[in-house]
Amino acid sequence: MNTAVILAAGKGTRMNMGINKLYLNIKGRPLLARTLDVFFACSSIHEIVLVIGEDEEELCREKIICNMEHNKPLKLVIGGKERQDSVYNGIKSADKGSELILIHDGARPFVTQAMIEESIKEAKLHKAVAVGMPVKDTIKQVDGNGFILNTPDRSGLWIAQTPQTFTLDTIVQAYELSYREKAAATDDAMLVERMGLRVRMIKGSYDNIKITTPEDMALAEEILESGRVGNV
Ligand SMILES: Nc1ccn([C@@H]2O[C@H](COP(=O)(O)OP(=O)(O)OP(=O)(O)O)[C@@H](O)[C@H]2O)c(=O)n1
Ligand SMILES: C[C@](O)(CO)[C@H](O)COP(=O)(O)O
Repeated sequence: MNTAVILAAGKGTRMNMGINKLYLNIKGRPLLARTLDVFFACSSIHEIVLVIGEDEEELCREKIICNMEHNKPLKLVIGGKERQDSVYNGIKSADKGSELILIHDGARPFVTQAMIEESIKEAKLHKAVAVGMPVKDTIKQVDGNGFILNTPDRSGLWIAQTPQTFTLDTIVQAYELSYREKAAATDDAMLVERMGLRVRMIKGSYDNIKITTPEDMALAEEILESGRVGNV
């Protein structure tokens, strides 16, 4: 069985709306509901662990869960201070019989079933898979004084997205090690890479954006209106 850990316990600070951005509507439907729609529709996902904010259970049940058909087990878990803590809380709650754990930002509503299925297929082969896209811009590393330190060769650079998918034992080991060694990470693949394991990268989509700042809400509406994604 495969478990999806969906992250929804952030504060949405950069959205600057004073609320958790996942409960904002995009064309009349909450961002988080749109993300969950895709995982509920995917027959290769057998369990969903939804990681929510400490004081947001009532909001989540009223605004999201009560308005959704859920055709598979759904567990609500309280997140932590950092994204990493929320992921770990979610992983610990996953069914111990899970073969794969798919970790996905609730703030990425334009994930597709195809990305999920491809991630599962590749994770069965490689134990660790991240979704992403080749960068389109030149990337600069800049020092603390605002001067360019270096320009990495663009040909090998990708932006990491989610889902990021791992065998249960791989991601549990990675997280337990990260806490023992107090290793910080902005994504989950980093923690597996630091164990010296190879992580497969597969293509997601340039539409698989993380809704982070106000500009992203307008972009999300455009993506929905385009019909490219967003209809599960
Ligand atoms: N402690 C945290 C922090 C983040 N997230 C989730 O991880 C995803 C990616 O995080 P991000 O886009 O940074 O969301 P926020 O942390 O809410 O945004 P900000 O950094 O602007 O506060 C989001 O779905 C967010 O809800 C989480 O579950 N727990
Ligand atoms: C996991 C991630 O979405 C990959 O790009 C990103 O690192 C999350 O960063 P955030 O600051 O927690 O949004």
